[in-house]
Amino acid sequence: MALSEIKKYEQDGGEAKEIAQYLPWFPFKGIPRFYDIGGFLYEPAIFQKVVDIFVDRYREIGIDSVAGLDARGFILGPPIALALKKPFIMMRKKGKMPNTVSSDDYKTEYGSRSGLTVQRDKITKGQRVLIIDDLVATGGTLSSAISLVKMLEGIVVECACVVELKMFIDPPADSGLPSRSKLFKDLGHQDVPVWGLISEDILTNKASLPEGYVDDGEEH
Ligand SMILES: O=P(O)(O)OC[C@H]1O[C@H](OP(=O)(O)OP(=O)(O)O)[C@H](O)[C@@H]1O
Ligand SMILES: Nc1ncnc2[nH]cnc12
Repeated sequence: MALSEIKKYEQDGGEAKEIAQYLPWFPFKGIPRFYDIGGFLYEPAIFQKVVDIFVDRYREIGIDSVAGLDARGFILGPPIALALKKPFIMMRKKGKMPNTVSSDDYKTEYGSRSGLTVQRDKITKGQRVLIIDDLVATGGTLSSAISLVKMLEGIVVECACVVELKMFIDPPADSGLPSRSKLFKDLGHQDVPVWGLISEDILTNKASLPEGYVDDGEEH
């Protein structure tokens, strides 16, 4: 089955709305809305539902491996890879693994990172790789992951995320927001599909924070 034929699990559909209730946001790392997957990871039935949706989506389309992005893609990727009975590949931040290729430096919604890496023997020419992460915002992180697959002559079947922040896809020029579409185009990734189950439109669960809460998020 081709990706274009997959009709189930539309973005912000019924399942997405249920899961969104367990994905709180709060000010963190200097941004007003940090979306915390720790909410649904704590609920086994909801965590299972998330995994099942991704497994269902990719069971029929022929993938060779699942690549998860450091760090939150390391939580979601392995159960999906195991259910699909496919190898799991770590894409780690720099300096953590031997025998790697590295992407260029990249930016996220709230920070700068000095490259993602993958072990060079984990992807071979023509292999079809599914990239998994928790959330796509500016697309900086996904772009680096796509570059790694391309460096090793693999093919990215899709980048799949639980949350897709649509505000970054193609923001108005006067918004000051980085554009994911422009970044992908500049890097030659415009044909790589990105899919997110939940957008910010239905992420309405503002966390109730304790009195005196301070943003103690750190750059890493
Ligand atoms: O689309 P972008 O603007 O690149 O942002 C999305 C990325 O930012 C977060 O990762 P982070 O680098 O903060 O790593 P962490 O999972 O270790 O917190 C998130 O888990 C995504 O990987
Ligand atoms: N708004 C956000 N919430 C959680 N993780 C993120 N990574 C980049 N932007 C994010």
